Amino acid sequence: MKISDAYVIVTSPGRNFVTLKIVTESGTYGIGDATLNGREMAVVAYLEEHVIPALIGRDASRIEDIWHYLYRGAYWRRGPVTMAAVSAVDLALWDIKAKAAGMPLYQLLGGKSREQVMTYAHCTGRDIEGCLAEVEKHVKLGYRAVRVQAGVPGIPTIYGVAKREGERYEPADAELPAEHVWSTEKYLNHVPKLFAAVRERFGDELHVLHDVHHRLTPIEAARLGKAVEPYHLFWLEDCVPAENQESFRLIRQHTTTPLAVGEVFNSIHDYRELIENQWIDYIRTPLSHGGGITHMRRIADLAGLYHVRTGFHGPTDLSPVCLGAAVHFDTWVPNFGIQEHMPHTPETDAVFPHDYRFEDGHFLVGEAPGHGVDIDEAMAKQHPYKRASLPVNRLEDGTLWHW
Ligand SMILES: O=C(O)C(=O)C[C@H](O)[C@H](O)CO
Ligand SMILES: [Mg+2]
Repeated sequence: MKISDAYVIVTSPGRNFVTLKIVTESGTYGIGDATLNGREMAVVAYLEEHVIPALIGRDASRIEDIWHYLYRGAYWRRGPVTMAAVSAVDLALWDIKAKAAGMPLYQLLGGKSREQVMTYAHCTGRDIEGCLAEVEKHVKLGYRAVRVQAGVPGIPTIYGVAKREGERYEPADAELPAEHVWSTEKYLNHVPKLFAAVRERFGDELHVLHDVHHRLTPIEAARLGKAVEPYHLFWLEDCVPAENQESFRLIRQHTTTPLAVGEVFNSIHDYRELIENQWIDYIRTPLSHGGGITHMRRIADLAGLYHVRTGFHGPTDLSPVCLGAAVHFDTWVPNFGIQEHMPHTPETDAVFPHDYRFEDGHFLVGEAPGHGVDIDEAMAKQHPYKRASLPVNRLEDGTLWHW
């Protein structure tokens, strides 16, 4: 199982994706997702200059040793660029191991804990009515859970809401960062009305989620959590920037609204206090940023001890490779909560043939050996990389804020 070749494929079928392919002497290969939205080429350089040369000749079956070689061995631990690269290697190696065993990945992890994986859809509107129309559409498609985001009067652009009604929302929408404006007071005064309208129109059973996208201070997040308790959200996501894990102590003291966090985390150490103090309810880190299967299952196991469940990030800026591996992980992991589902474009799906299926609001895992996702390299070449950046936020007085 010696690694004989490894290379990076950058493609942009509607948006940028970075894929690592690792080939063994026997010809069995595996692929991993190394996409880091808006910072793609930094991961490409990391892989090409520092990781790939050190992989050639290693035994692909020694996943654990290679993980620690790349993590501890780099001396410079953690960080999104390093961990995206480590994750891509890890996902490709698990793909190879499962293919060599002739098993779908979920079998290698320990087998099925469930038959299907509940997902949540993005429902966004320029105003509350527009958002309700999207919820209606997604409920008809079979979704049991929806993330609702609506425009706020007086704020011209807002996270999660497409520029024009009916258009797909892609945050990295300009070559250099677009500048958005943010007003906490306008948002806090408006957003509870959205949940009230959703509950009034759709009743109590639908799971309702919301992403604050890191914009509040702890006391503001506590105010929001309390205000929305009557609408019993499934979760409130990223209500504060989470570098300071202690922030969640304050929020938790004030509200019973469940809290999700971690789409920008990449290590168990980002979570340790949050989980051990039971300040959060869901972990969000995707496999392609959190060190792959090897590290994410350690985080999920720690979380399980404290009744914390998984709710993996699943926007379009993670490739179908990450999503496919996530469907296997979600099918196995005992403390599964929910999986985010933001459908890829048909062009993306064509570049990445896959065997996971979506039916009636759920993902169904495939039975092909490995994680079940491949890349059509010839088609990938037809979509060259285009620089794209995430926006920045400024308060109304011009102060740079969290986006
Ligand atoms: O899907 C979500 O919850 C997000 O917050 C999506 C992020 O804005 C996106 O992945 C940034 O690249
Ligand atoms: Mg989010």
